[in-house]
Amino acid sequence: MAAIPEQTLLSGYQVPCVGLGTWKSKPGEVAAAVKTAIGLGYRHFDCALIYGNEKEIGEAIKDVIGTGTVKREDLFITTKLWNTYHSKARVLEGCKESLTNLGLDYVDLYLIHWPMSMRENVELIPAAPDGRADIIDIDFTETWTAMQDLVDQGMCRSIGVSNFNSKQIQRILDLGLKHPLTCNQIEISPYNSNEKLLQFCKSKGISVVAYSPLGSGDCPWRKPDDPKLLEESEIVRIANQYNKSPGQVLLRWGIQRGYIIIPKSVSAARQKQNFEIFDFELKEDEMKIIYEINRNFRLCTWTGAVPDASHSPYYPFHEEF
Ligand SMILES: NC(=O)C1=CN([C@@H]2O[C@H](COP(=O)(O)OP(=O)(O)OC[C@H]3O[C@@H](n4cnc5c(N)ncnc54)[C@H](OP(=O)(O)O)[C@@H]3O)[C@@H](O)[C@H]2O)C=CC1
Ligand SMILES: O=C1CO[C@H](CO)[C@@H](O)[C@@H]1O
Repeated sequence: MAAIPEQTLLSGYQVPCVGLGTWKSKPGEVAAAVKTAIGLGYRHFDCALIYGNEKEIGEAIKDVIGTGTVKREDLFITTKLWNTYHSKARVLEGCKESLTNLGLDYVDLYLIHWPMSMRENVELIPAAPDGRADIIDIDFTETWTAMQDLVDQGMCRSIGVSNFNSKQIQRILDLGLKHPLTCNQIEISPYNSNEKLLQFCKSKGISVVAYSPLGSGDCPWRKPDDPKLLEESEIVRIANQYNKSPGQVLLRWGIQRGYIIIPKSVSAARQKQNFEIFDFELKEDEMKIIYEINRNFRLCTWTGAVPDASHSPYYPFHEEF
């Protein structure tokens, strides 16, 4: 079996290839989920200011560190700068807010959550009078420059982006970087294989982190007739062959493609499953069959059920990749 390392390097730091997603993990359940995950061996946690649960996650981490089970340096914690914090002063504010919530001196990775900027100092998802998102024109290169200062100040060990297309990444690279752009966190599942962007990032030495790798069954803006990845017949068939669950096949497909995955679960049994994907290997023809499920389907689009943000000059999904 080809060895897939359980850890990979991200800007010189070891990062576990399977992290725990925390979006939609409610205050009241997320602390238990984080503690259970650490007990199962998870050391990588994906957070964001917008998820509204950083405080509980921080308390759970503090408790576990207090028991001596893990040390801070054993953990890889990511969080993200929200769209209403893109101006220079607000970048510092946003990072401080997340660090306070998490009770940490630094995060391992800090990401610009989206390239679009939204009106500052109002709601987190501000709507304009026409009902669309209240977009403002702060160029993400300004935001990036301020992100670099956070590394200098020791508030984050590495910085990156999320939901950026290849041209947007190239614009940042063309600035000449003081600190590397280590990561692009993007939606990847067999429904949206994102092959071209994945290859582009790899060619630039940028790690890719896949969000919604299981198809985000609990995504709040999923429509009733949206396809259900975990029920795809080929996924179920392959899973049965290996005596694995459909979720494990989806995640294994991801790590065999060479990126980091951050499945979310608040269930101990499913967290355990999602971690047990290093003891089987999908054959080339099975990888291909799964590729063929691709239909360029995204859930996080900023269109439809959420205030539309596709009029932003920095909206990433007008480009092919
Ligand atoms: N940068 C960005 O813009 C975004 C980042 N993210 C990040 O990525 C993470 C993961 O993506 P997310 O959208 O949550 O979706 P996922 O694809 O991780 O799916 C989560 C859903 O799958 C269920 N589930 C978990 N494991 C299994 C399993 N083995 N079998 C069957 N069902 C399972 C969960 O339920 P249960 O909890 O009950 O187990 C939940 O309903 C987020 O939590 C967040 O941290 C997500 C979206 C956007
Ligand atoms: O990470 C994510 C999940 O939640 C956000 C909104 O509530 C999304 O915009 C974002 O991409």
